[in-house]
Amino acid sequence: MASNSGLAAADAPIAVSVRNLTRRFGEQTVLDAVDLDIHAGEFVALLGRSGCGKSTLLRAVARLDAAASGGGALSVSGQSSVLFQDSRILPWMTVLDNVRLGTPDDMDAGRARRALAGVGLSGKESAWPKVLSGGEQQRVALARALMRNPALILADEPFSALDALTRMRMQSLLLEVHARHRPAVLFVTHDVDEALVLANRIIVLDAGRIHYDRRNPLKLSQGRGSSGFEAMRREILALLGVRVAAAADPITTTH
Ligand SMILES: Nc1ncnc2c1ncn2[C@@H]1O[C@H](COP(=O)(O)OP(=O)(O)OP(=O)(O)O)[C@@H](O)[C@H]1O
Repeated sequence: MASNSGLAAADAPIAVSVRNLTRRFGEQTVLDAVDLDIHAGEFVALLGRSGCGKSTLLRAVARLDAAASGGGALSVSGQSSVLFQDSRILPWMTVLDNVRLGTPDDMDAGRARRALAGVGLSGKESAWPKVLSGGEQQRVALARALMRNPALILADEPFSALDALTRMRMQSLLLEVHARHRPAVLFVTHDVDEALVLANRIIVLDAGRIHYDRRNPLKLSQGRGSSGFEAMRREILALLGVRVAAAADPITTTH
């Protein structure tokens, strides 16, 4: 898997600043005065139990949810691009036109070709989305996201519908893209291993608040299966209500 070049320096400029963000749906408070800064180049994984508000936070940062403010403040410096679980590419446009979508002029065909080459899809420019595999469709979505030169990539479980092998390839590709372009990333996932492999920093959301916020030095020095990796994995799984007693023991949940 590609390595990622270092942790974002604490003094790197702030790409996203969230202050006192609150979101209620009726009586339910999903986000409760959340504060979060993400620095340029930082790769943040956002974990939490189902329904804890991960997507709500991501949608608020993407400004897809105008009602999410609650008197708080949100600033994002530069462009942001969003990746969803489904690629959201348009079936009636070729791969190249999907990547160019929303970009202004013909010059962008060259850039779109280069973006496609950058995600390993050279030769697929004229293909229709329906002939692409799920992983290839997500590559198109990633190429399209990169066309905006985003300072921030917001990703909501973008690989969760893919088979295990394709998923590992896409994780590797995303790390390469991150090392090349250095956007800030906020990446929602249910998968603790995925978070540990990808992210410089891991956040766990619980009861509307950030419950855990730690740097992840592991991916720089130790891989999957190392003792450091396993220890941090268990610590986060316990926060999510999953207790792993010993390597060979079955997983039990506490709720
Ligand atoms: N538009 C909406 N209207 C009413 N309730 C909503 C709306 N969007 C989200 N919610 C509620 O807010 C809570 C948080 O939802 P959200 O999708 O952010 O959770 P999540 O942590 O991303 O969950 P999952 O991991 O299952 O995808 C849930 O209880 C959900 O039902």
